[in-house]
Amino acid sequence: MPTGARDIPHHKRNGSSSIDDTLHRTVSNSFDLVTNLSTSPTATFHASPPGVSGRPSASAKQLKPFHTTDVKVLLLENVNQTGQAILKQQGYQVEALKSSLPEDQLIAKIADVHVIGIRSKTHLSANVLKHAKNLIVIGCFCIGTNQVDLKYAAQNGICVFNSPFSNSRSVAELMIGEIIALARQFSDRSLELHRGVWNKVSAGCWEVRGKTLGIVGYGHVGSQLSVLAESMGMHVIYYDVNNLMGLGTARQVPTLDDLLKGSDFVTLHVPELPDTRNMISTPQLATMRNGAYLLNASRGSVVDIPALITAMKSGKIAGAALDVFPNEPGSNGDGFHNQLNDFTEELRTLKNIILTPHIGGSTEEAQSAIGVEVSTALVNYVNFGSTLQAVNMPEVSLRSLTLDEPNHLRVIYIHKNVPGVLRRVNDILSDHNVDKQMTDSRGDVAYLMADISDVNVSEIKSLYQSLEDLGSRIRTRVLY
Ligand SMILES: NC(=O)C1=CN([C@@H]2O[C@H](COP(=O)(O)OP(=O)(O)OC[C@H]3O[C@@H](n4cnc5c(N)ncnc54)[C@H](O)[C@@H]3O)[C@@H](O)[C@H]2O)C=CC1
Ligand SMILES: O=C(O)C(=O)COP(=O)(O)O
Repeated sequence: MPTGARDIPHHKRNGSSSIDDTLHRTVSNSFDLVTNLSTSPTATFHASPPGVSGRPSASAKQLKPFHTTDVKVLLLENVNQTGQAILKQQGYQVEALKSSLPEDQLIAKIADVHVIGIRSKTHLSANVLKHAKNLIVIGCFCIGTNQVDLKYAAQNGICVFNSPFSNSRSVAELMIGEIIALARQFSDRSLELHRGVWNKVSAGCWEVRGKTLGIVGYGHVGSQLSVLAESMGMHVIYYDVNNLMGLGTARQVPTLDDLLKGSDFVTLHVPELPDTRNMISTPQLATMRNGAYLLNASRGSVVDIPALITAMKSGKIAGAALDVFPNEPGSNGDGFHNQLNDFTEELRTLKNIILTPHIGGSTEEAQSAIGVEVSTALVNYVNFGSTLQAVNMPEVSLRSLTLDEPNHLRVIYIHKNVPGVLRRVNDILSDHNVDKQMTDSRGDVAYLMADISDVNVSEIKSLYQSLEDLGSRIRTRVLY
């Protein structure tokens, strides 16, 4: 039995799914390595439970016990049960809410959590994050990370994870449905019949076969959509800031204008960036073909909605599908109707416009996969310091500690990327056996992970303090 295994609850030793197995194997191999989440210079340390690691137990004054059961997690926006279960299995204290929170409530709630999980509606600005004194990691249970101030987070030692593609297929399938629905004025006919009006028409209704789909942003969603559209006999062109290989016979065009001029349907799949704000406005709508269709499932800021309303009223644009909006409501209910934006009323009265409440990624398959992916990344970060797949930190990981490394300690040192830090850190570590070490930088932040052995429990506090005292320090964590 590995050291510490007697502390592992029975269900952790007998996980049934393969993902659980992997996670639990890792945890059980190093279960005596619990997390020190302390972030302040007066940090306290966790001593392994007496008799588990074989180390002497520490005095309560010197070392404050800190277990995975001390880890506080706040999940907002109805994170899927799969994700919640993984975090709860670790023993973390999980509070899960169905909606996002207004800023004042978010600030109050975020103050003492170590982990926060959000989706696209929760804005983790610098102003919010500066109140998050214990926060070490953010999980975006979605693709987009525009709602988080990634730079501020990195500079304050807060790692951010997302799920880069688990809902891409769901978005692409929704787009296919909407392309056909727009071409056939499907939503208008359905609404009419709901009101008892039989209105059988063919004027202005088209097959999609042989029509050209223009995809703006040929990433995970755009490229999936490309394959699906071609299989229905559509021609596909795409525009992307990067030079990307087209799938099937899809062809990249050099400019956005080329795409707009050449497409019957234009779909938007770019991230929210300064460059993509109002990417489709009056001049771009004017460049589109007469009677073309516009679909936006990226972010609300990408389309200038008043300009779209004007273009639709004039007949220039024959139909539109909007899944995303500026200032989306934070919870289900009549928030869209009550939105302060004047345009919602006008949008609701237009013909052949499909309005959906940001459901592109909202399928059982996508949410379940995202739950597993992001929660697993969070556990690997909290318990083992691994930043693999992080969106704002360098990717650093080491294999799990083994019994060959007696009295071991995993040191995580997040620091400013300035010259001379490694030498100073290694001076501090050099009293011990450094079994393995990895370091990498991303912009002005660097991440060092070192496994050291032959560490006496009485030395841990001073080792920690020495690292904290370096001027380059952003955050020190000691896992053991
Ligand atoms: N409606 C929904 O429920 C969902 C919305 N989304 C949104 O869709 C966006 C795209 O998702 P993915 O395809 O997974 O992202 P991705 O990162 O895989 O692809 C985005 C593509 O856009 C390109 N791009 C960036 N700036 C551009 C510009 N100015 N002009 C042209 N191309 C540009 C990139 O080079 C990249 O190829 C996400 O950032 C997110 O905001 C994603 C999933 C679900
Ligand atoms: O994955 C994304 O970026 C999305 O836009 C989906 O967001 P949601 O998880 O539905 O809030």
